[in-house]
Amino acid sequence: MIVLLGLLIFAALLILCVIKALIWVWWKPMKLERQLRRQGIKGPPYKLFHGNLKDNSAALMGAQSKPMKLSHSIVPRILPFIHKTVQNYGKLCVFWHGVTPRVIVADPELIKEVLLNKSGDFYKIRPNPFVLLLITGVTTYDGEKWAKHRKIINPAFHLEKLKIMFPAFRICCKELISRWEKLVFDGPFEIDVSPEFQRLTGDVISRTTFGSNYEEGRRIFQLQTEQARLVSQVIQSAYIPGFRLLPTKSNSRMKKIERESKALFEEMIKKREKDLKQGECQNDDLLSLLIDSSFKEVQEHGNSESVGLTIDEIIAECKLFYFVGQETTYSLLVWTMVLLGMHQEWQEQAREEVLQVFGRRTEPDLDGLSQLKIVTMIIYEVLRLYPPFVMLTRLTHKKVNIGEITLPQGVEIGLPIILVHHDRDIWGEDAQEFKPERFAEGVSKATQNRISFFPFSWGPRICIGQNFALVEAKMTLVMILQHFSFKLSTTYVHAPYTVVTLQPQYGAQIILEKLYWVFKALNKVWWKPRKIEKCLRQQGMSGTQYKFLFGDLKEAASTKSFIWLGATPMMNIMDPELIKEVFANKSGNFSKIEPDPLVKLLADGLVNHEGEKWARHRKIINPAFHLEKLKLMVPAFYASCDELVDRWEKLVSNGSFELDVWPEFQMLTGDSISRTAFGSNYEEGRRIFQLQTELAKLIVDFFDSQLFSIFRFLPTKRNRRMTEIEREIRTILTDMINKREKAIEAGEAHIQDLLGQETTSSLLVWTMILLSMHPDWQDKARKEVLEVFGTDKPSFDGLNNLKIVTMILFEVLRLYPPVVLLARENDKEVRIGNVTIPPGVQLAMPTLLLHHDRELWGEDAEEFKPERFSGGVSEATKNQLSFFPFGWGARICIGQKFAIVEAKMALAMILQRFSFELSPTYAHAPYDLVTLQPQYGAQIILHKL
Ligand code: HEM
Repeated sequence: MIVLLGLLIFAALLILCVIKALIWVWWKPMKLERQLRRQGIKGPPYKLFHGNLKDNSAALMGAQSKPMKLSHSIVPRILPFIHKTVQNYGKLCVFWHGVTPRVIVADPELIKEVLLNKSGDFYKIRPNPFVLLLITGVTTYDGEKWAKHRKIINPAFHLEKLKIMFPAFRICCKELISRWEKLVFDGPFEIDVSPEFQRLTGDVISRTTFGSNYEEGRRIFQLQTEQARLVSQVIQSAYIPGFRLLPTKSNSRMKKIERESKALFEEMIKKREKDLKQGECQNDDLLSLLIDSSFKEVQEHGNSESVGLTIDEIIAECKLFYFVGQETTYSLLVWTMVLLGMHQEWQEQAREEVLQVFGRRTEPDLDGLSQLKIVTMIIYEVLRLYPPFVMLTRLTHKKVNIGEITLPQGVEIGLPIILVHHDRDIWGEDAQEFKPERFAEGVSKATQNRISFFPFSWGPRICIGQNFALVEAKMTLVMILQHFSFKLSTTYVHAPYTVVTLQPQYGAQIILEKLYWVFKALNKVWWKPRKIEKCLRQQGMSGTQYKFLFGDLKEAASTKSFIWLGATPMMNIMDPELIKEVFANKSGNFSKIEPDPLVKLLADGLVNHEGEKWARHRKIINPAFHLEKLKLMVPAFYASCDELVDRWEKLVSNGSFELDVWPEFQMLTGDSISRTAFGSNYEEGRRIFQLQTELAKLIVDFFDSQLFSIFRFLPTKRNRRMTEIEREIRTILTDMINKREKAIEAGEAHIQDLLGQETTSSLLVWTMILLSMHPDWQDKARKEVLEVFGTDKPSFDGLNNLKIVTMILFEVLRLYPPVVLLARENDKEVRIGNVTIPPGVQLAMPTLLLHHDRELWGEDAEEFKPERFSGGVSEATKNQLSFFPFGWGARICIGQKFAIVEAKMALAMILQRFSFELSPTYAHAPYDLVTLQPQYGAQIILHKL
């Protein structure tokens, strides 16, 4: 009886189960199918138990069994079954995902309704428990739990937090670049960028999640990577409930990994929580931001456990970041490389833009990245054609209406991103083509405000890491474009397929090549000038139009506010106030212009140094030019001048003599520098000047015959001689300095020699010419000198008392400044007055033009009138910066007093002994060769007094 009863119960249960199973596999699907069909949602008929899964797998296997040609029509390969279904049944259709209907919604209007739904009618489909080991956290929750997690995570992805994480991006990208640079060292190199980007994106997410504890974090993510591999192996086979509990080898390994990573996570999180409570946490990584945000939430809404996140929940979110953060950005980067490898013209355009914004060496910053228009267009077009997630899915949580139709509870919804992104009805006949120009005016214009482009989804559940991913991708791309050019390898096989995200099935083989100097040169002579020109014009400045390579070098001088020195724009600054701004700039924004390497041979040292190096050198040298040191040099000046006037006296022994005073003064100033700089070693110093003079001639000669200074490395006779001279000068100087153990570096002596010599001789020669042209001033000066010194040797104090002579020297310096133009270059964007000047513009302060400006000096600006300076320089200039023969500001000429004392000494001694006038053979032809010089010499007739 009992047995019978048992059998009956068993039979009843069996019948119940069978009925339930029938309802599950037959009655319910058929009912749902009818409901859907009645509303016009059609599709392939339901098949018992498997639905259309077998058809789907067969179509997928067929499509992915062979590679495809190099085209972007990838939908039939990625979603072959759904593609066919939509073709046959329209953009709202259904197929059977096992016993559950999956309604495919490929119409932007309906997609909008699903994604923008705020009442929580659509749930996420719960993934397979194995997948939950990898993809957990916020993306798998719904309803209140989702809202709570999203609220806590959101702040960690705000833009200002991205700024904090930015350095981590940079470090990882730099590592990639230097790895690649080694590979291409010997020439083009083929590389599969797929594992490279996996490593990069993994590194980025490890660093941004764990910050300084990145090494510890790395271990966790290594475990996660292994877990991902095991999970993807298991989910290849059909899912059997309870299978996870079986003690198979891979199941035990997965459990062990889970345990180990949980323990590591817990340890780190507890430490952070402790630090945070003690205010020691830096909050510069995702983990801290998450803990912090959760902590604040608890503080704000009472100490309830249900408000913040538990440790397990924080762990789940971090794991999610790792998985999505890596897989998605990796997919975006890999396809961007493939597509730019295929479409070289866009690669060029992107590089042009990158070089314009950042140049070749500047590391990208967040502001610069946001200026990249072409790169953004390219990234969007890659995301359109190759979206990392090809489909989004949802589940109706209750009966819900979309558009005209009503979907019953328990229906899956598929939003096939890739199908919509490739839809000809939406994107036009060229939908399968790579055309980044579609996005030239942004996403809304390209999509006409429809949801037809949604790689990051849309609505409340839009990707939280969208900005993170875009910044990371842009940064990587920029640095790659700055350093390499690349093309697809012939071994690359086009076979996009999906393993969670869209990936290249057989890798992404790219041939990398180091960017050659051609690009560098092109940037210099084409991209950069064009960009600067645009920027200046936008601010209303007039200027000549840049002409490739030569700029305005072949043209006559122009009155425009900027002109082109070859590929370099030069802005003339004519307003004393603005000049002051440039000179006074203490932040180091303006630097001296790097001279041609050849010119550096002649004049190196302090004038050409920048920043700290300049400050250090200037500090060492300054004391040597102090007034009391100058006093010590006076005997040396006197000795040199004495030699000169002695020589001249011999020449005029017959009463008068004509001579070209230009070489005379060059010799004099060279001589006195040798004496002051080298003291008793002055004969050796002289040798240096002979060598310098020979070198200067060779260099001028070189520039007459060669366009590029790089040719100086060719082994010609002249080039070899230049190198020999340079070496000899250095040897003599080093030797002398070593001997005297002076703290002056070799370069320093070198530059003071040349500049000191050239400028003072320029001042002296023009003074002689002007005093010859204006005998009244010559007489006044002589009178003063004789009053102060009689015929005695001029003393230092006496020289300081010469008022007329000083006025004359200032007026000569005004009309004939030895250095006619001072120039600066800005290495960063700067503002002067109302103008923003982009980096790379040369600013010219044309001393000569300002000194002759009628508006500043009056109608008689061109006349020689030393009386202007009778009340001193500030009175003459009305305290404006309109007189600056020695420069101004921190970098004012260090030898200013030296030059004036020397010139006064020479002039006083000449005036004591001779009167002079211009020879009729003198031809007035001032010209600028480093300093302002008389082109055909300065022929003067000397008369013995
Ligand atoms: C190119 C890169 C990326 C793409 C194309 C992308 C795409 C998406 C998409 C389509 C969704 C919505 C999924 C759905 O609704 O079913 C999503 C969600 C999400 N993404 Fe991304 N993602 C990217 C990068 C990232 C990164 C770098 C992170 C974090 C580091 C991230 C974190 C998340 C999170 C947490 C969610 C869940 C949001 C929620 O459910 O409220 N994503 N992503």
